[in-house]
Amino acid sequence: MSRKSSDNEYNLRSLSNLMGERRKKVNDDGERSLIKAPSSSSINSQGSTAAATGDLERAARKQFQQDVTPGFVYVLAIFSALGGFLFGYDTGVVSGAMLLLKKEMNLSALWQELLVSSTVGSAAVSALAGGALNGVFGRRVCILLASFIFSAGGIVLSVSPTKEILLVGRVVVGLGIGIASMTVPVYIAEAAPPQLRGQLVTINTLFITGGQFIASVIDGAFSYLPKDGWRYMLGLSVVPAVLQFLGFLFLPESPRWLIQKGKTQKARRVLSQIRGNQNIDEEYESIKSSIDEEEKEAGGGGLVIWRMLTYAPARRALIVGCGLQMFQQLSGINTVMYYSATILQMSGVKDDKMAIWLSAVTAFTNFIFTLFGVWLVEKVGRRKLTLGSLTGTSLSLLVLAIGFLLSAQHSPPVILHPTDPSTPNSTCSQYGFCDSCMLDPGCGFCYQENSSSIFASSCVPVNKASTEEAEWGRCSNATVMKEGIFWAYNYCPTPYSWTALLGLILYLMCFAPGMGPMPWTVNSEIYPLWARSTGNACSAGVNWTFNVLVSLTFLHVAQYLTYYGAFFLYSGLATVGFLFVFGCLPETKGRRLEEIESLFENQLCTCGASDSDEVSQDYGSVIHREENTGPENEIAYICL
Ligand SMILES: O[C@H]1[C@H](O)[C@@H](O)[C@H](O)[C@@H](O)[C@H]1O
Repeated sequence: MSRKSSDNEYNLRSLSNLMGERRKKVNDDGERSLIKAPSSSSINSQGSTAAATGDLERAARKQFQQDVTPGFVYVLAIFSALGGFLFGYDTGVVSGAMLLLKKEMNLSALWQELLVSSTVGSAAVSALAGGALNGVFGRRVCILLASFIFSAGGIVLSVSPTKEILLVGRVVVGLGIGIASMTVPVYIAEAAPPQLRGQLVTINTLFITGGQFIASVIDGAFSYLPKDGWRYMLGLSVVPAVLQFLGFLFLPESPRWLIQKGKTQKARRVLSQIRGNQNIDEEYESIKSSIDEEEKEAGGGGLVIWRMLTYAPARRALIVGCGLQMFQQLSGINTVMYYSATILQMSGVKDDKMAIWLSAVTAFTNFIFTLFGVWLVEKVGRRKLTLGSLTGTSLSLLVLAIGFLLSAQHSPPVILHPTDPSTPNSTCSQYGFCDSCMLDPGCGFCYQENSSSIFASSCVPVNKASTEEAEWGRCSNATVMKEGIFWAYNYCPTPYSWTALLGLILYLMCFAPGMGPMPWTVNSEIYPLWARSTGNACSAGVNWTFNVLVSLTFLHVAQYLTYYGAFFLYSGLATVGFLFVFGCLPETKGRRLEEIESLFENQLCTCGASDSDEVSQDYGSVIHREENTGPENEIAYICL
């Protein structure tokens, strides 16, 4: 045997022993045995063996994770994430349902807007209220409440005889979404072991985007029903809601919440149930002493939000958490999710059904790429994932903007300028190009097309009862549209429609693994326990408020700034988001929840990358940071 291979074998054996010892220590002492990490010089001296031992280390780590992670925590995460699924389903399903509803119930534009945004608006209110509910009744009761509300809302929606009752149903469903959106990530984070926390919380966002995707498929499928298709679309959410309710009757309360409420015996029982047959003494003691410590540091009584604002680390965490949620929405995700069919039409996709199915493709892209987020979050960490995602998001928004700019520059001219006495005040006939005609909600572009060119085009008023036809003339219902005559409402025929589809797909590929899930994941872990419910309530409230703002203003912003202007704006906002994250978001990967507060002890915007980055990459296992250990405040890394 050559010297090199025998060296390697020796190293493999010693590593395997080391991992074996670590495992043994875990089994003897409980999950969080503390072992000092090697210094960086010893890391370097072992560097040459790193490649050879990489596989073994990975295998040992995997084995180790299996040892310390009983399946129960996955069951718990999946049942909780059904709340995310309902969040995604109920926000996603409405666009397809609206296409049918507006015809069957003869809804005005105002009613359509009300039915879409009432859910998001009531989610904002209930997310804020969810903070107090979580603090008083606990995570489990809040999730049970949310699934009960989802079921009730689904039933109201599916049997609704009038638009007013529909509105009530949409508000009720929103109340459920708000509570679920702030509770589920916290519950999962509090139950998960540190090395899996990011992944398990990110699964919740995977379920959100999964819900949006399933909703778009259900929309597509039921859009072929001649009547009442919307009742199935809106009502089907009852199934996962009832499933979650039943599941949670058997799932436990968060052990951290129980400790905080002084229910220590119960907390111990729950912790051992979640951790399987491991010894939980050390984890229990450490959570308990950190909670007592935190409470002392932040000062006892008073309103939690006030204590947060006056206690610097909690205040900084709140700024980071709310900022992340704000930039998530300002990057324009929901203009893309709620309006993808419209955006595709605006970019020139003619057929209605085609646009619905293409928007299912965009929802699918969002879902699949969130899966990458689940995979990457514990590998590259929250910070790098968010920064990478924001860079791509901002660039792909530029692609979208440039696509729309090209379409606008090559917008076909309006050739005919007919007028009709039935619409004397219409401004439509004044427009010289399709682009400006399309931006006026009262007008549409009517044109003739042969294989190579557009001719005999006009800009005419839209039929107020149905945007699918003109008020009068060649493109109205009155005259049967002849072969080769087209009605374009909200879009212009253009050879550049592919750039919009490309931009949308690129955008979702970049947004979904990072900016989609990370704001939820990071928020579930950055607050100390006494501030966790309130912190998550505030940041979820910010998310929903900006969601309403951005999605409600999108069509108006597009009208004032044009579509390319709107996407340039979102791209700029994503860039500002990048700077914010670069300056303010520390890495939380691998740390216990109770240690994360220390990351916010520094001045905000100087925290930058985490001290643990290097070590956590080299050792990949759980890294802990001990508080000041030496006279020079040197930081000691401790890993399992
Ligand atoms: O994280 C989610 C996800 O990215 C969804 O696709 C989006 O609709 C939500 O607004 C967002 O909070």
